[in-house]
Amino acid sequence: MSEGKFLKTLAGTRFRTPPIWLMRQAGRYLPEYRAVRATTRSFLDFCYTPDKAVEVTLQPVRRFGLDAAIIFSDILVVPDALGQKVWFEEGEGPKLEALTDPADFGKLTRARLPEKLAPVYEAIRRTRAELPRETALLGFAGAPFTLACYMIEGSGSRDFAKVKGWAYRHPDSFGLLIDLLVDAVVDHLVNQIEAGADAVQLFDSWAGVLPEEQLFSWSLEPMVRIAHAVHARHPKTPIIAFPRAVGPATLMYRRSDAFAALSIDTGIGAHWAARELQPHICLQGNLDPLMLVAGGAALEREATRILDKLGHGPFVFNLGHGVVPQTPPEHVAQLVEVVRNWKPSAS
Ligand SMILES: Cc1c2[nH]c(c1CCC(=O)O)Cc1[nH]c(c(CCC(=O)O)c1C)Cc1[nH]c(c(CCC(=O)O)c1C)Cc1[nH]c(c(C)c1CCC(=O)O)C2
Repeated sequence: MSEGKFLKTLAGTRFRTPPIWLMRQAGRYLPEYRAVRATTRSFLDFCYTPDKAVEVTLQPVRRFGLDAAIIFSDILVVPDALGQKVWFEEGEGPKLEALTDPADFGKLTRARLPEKLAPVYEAIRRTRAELPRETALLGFAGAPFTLACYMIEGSGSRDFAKVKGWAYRHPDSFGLLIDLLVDAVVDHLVNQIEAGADAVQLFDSWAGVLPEEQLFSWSLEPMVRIAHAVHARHPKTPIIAFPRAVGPATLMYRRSDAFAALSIDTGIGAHWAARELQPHICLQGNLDPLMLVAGGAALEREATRILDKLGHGPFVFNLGHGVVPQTPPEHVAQLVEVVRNWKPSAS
């Protein structure tokens, strides 16, 4: 069990400077990641090889001394474990054998999830044993709506026409898929916590494509149900929600009965967030990943601006979305230094 700055911040303790970790901190921008990645062709096989998953999870912590590690895996291991065909094409991102008919749901089952995802839990067990005590280990899952997007579109999408067509025309049948995903995500998060994850994050990367009413039904409500079910088993484990690109509707997610923190994307103004969200809930975010690519004075100025607005309240420094492959690793080291050397003003 980690007792460091990250977990204490989520529990309400304030430090002179906030803890920092970065979404997608393990990845192609690191030469040591590319070296391990090159030893396995299939990305899912790579995720399911504990030795390799442990190694790449630890790499950014070793290099930058971050306050948290996130287990190396992917949100699409859940559809894979439910029995849907998932593969990754070089340079094209994820592909799935798309669900085209409600009858397709019948083929999906949670029965084999624990054995199928056992390598992920094994990697968590081993990573926790190797990490310094003060470094937290995060587990994660995709939120049901984002998983449903990939499962129905069969890949990433520009317009989400298939998933929206289904959800708007046949909300009852879409609800059954969401219910199945709520249960599968609860299983996966509980298993990760029992393997040693200190906290978990729910990624709703595509929440921002939904109108308000559907955002409530298909994003917020399933995430709250997941949080309550996980807390019924593990009441003390913090859950971070990341409803990406939902703008002012982020107000709906400041639910401290469910989430320990809200991860905010770059589109959320830090000033607004400090006033409207932070008095209710710990925030995490929200540096533009492209600022990390730019580096130098621009990076220092923008990171300091975010710290000046949000660093006085409960806050975890992070990006607004994941680290991109073209990021120079030295800029991550620079960012960690800027955050650790930040001087809070008296206000
Ligand atoms: C939507 C989503 C996915 N995966 C994830 C999300 C939610 C966050 C977000 O919005 O980005 C989450 C994810 N994916 C990965 C992690 C590992 C942990 C970490 O953050 O360091 C995490 C937390 C590894 C990965 N997952 C993937 C890679 C790159 C593949 C490789 O290294 O060969 C990594 C490091 C593949 C992946 N996986 C996914 C996509 C769209 C892609 C292709 C895009 C790309 O290539 O960058 C689905």
